[in-house]
Amino acid sequence: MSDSNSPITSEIPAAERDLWLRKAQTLSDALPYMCQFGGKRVVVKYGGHAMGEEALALQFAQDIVLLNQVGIEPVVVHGGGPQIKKMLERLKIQSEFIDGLRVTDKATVDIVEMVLAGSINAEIVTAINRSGGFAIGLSGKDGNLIKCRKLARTKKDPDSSIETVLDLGFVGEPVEVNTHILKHFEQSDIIPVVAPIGYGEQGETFNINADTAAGSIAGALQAARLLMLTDVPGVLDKNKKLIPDLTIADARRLMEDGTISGGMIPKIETCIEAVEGGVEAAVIMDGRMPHAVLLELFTPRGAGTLIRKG
Ligand SMILES: Nc1ncnc2c1ncn2[C@@H]1O[C@H](COP(=O)(O)OP(=O)(O)O)[C@@H](O)[C@H]1O
Ligand SMILES: CC(=O)N[C@@H](CCC(=O)OP(=O)(O)O)C(=O)O
Repeated sequence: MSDSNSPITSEIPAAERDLWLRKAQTLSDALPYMCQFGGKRVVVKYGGHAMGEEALALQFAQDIVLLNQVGIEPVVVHGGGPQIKKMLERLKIQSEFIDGLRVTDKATVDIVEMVLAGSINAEIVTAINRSGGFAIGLSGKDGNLIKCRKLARTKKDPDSSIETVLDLGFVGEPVEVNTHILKHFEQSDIIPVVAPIGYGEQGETFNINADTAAGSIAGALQAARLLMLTDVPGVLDKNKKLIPDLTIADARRLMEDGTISGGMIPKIETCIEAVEGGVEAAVIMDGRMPHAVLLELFTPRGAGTLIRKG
């Protein structure tokens, strides 16, 4: 393959030629993975913390376009927690969290929808389109994509065992994902970018945790992968070392012994639910790493923690 005496390569300085050949080899090495995922659906959850500087956001967008170009069906579901926080602070609206979920009153849900379905969604769509793709922005209201009911949470008092119902306001729990609109874009160059906003029976607007929304969409699409882009390398063990693979049973054990805590718990629960619901595997990975999505899908080592059934 690397005939250094060929008329094309003999003219080129050796270092440059080796670099070209390495690039060509990298592309060639990706071929089996492109064949593996070609025609399959990959849902990418792009978290608010993973949306770093502009250069990184453009790189993410290019990676998504590349997936589409090689025949994979990517669906981007984005978050925006830090961006909502900033806007609420600017408007002097207080916000509190229960179990990692934002308590969402009417004024807050209007802001959440504006930030998620408005500015962030448009930014991601623009980045993908600047990278040569054809992205289309949707919220869970479009095409009846995500029907919700009000999320019911209870809290048990450890002393009295009395359960109290917590009111999180307009926080939605997906009850039905209608994939009609997403399937409509398959086998085309159109890339759906979904904001985690849902609709209710009475026409209400619901704020959905973005991990939950991505998991529900991945399950409904029976995706080959659910990629959760966050701001840690993946699931870390007690010594802060990355765990590359987990079965559902392993993940449950790590939650029980406290290795997995805080914001990682709902993430893992979403992955478990998605995998139990028919998604081949879910991956928790660092979205701030350049080309994280390509590394995960097109290299033998992958990029983060891969969770599969057993
Ligand atoms: N075992 C673990 N491995 C990695 N992260 C963990 C673990 N246990 C708890 N965490 C916490 O989970 C956080 C990721 O969840 P979260 O902040 O909700 O992410 P996002 O905002 O991207 O949805 C990490 O920043 C880390 O503090
Ligand atoms: C109910 C609920 O908490 N909704 C989230 C939606 C955004 C989100 O989940 O964004 P990240 O993925 O960036 O955290 C919120 O209001 O912050």
